[in-house]
Amino acid sequence: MTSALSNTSDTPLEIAIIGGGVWGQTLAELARDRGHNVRIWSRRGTLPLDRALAGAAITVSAVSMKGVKPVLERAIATGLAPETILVTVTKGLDPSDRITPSRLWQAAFPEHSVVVLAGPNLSKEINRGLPAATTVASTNPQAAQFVQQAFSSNRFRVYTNDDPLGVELGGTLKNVLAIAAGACDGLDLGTNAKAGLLTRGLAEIIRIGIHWGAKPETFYGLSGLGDLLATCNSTLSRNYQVGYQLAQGKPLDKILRDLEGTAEGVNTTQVLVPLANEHHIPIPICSQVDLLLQGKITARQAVGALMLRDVKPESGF
Ligand SMILES: NC(=O)C1=CN([C@@H]2O[C@H](COP(=O)(O)OP(=O)(O)OC[C@H]3O[C@@H](n4cnc5c(N)ncnc54)[C@H](OP(=O)(O)O)[C@@H]3O)[C@@H](O)[C@H]2O)C=CC1
Ligand SMILES: O=C(CO)COP(=O)(O)O
Repeated sequence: MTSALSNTSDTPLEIAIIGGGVWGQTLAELARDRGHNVRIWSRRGTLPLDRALAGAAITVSAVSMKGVKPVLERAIATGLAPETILVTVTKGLDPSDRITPSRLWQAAFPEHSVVVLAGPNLSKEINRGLPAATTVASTNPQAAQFVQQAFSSNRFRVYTNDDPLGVELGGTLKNVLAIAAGACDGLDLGTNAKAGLLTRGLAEIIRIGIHWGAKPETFYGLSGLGDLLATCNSTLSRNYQVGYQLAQGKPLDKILRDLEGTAEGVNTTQVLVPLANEHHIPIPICSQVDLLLQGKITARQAVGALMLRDVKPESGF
């Protein structure tokens, strides 16, 4: 394994961040706070990719889902530092391969360790210096521990986990429910409705996760329940904002035009729902979000459809 793994937590590291969006910038600030040397590559910037990637102990991909394949192709052409650990923080599903970003990175760089970083991490709160916790997950425990050491600080508490798929799916799928939660609040349906929605929504996430081979218990951790609570209860969440505005009758294209940054839940829903249908995995809440995003129903009609489904036992996924 890499010699970089022997670094102690106090040794400054070279860290490359691909993507200069709000999350990439925030992670850069957290890393600089820990004394590391950080280089951010953005397609809009002047730093060439080869200079950003050269000699990096950690390379973080912080682009939105639509940027993953383009930057991955550039990274293949440029070549990664042989010892770098790849960290992916994108919360999305690839529309054509219908897999998570870590799988795309691992397929492109089979010799490198890939770590998924996800948790309840609204960047605007972290930028204000407020404390947050997150999870780093990998099939290589040493790589996860190395990233944990590199990013842990008094404002960012980092846990390790050995279920990267579960961690990545938790962070990705909660965005669909954040749209539903925003719609719930946009209709002013109250606390009981929101609690019911999120609890049954978590059951849908776990159902999908189990089908894909993730560990069910991962979804009760920071990247699952934790991120669900943060995103579905915060007006800072872009996905929540999409749902809230849809419930108020604003058209999706106008919402997305006016939105500051990316709402990954829109693409994730479009990829997830047909996939779940093909595999006969029932995800009624996500399916209603899909119809809402397509403009086929109103938020109020979605509520009616969910409330009047056939009654069933609560237990089991
Ligand atoms: N913001 C947050 O609080 C958190 C976000 N995330 C996840 O991190 C990811 C990034 O989020 P965030 O930074 O907020 O999003 P932003 O919309 O702020 O930034 C998106 C980033 O992706 C880049 N990008 C998009 N398309 C391409 C492309 N074709 N080629 C190269 N780069 C591209 C953008 O580059 P450019 O600047 O040049 O347009 C930009 O750097 C998302 O998957 C999000 O779900 C995870 C945790 C927290
Ligand atoms: O994933 C996030 C917080 O953990 C950010 O949520 P949004 O993308 O909905 O803003």
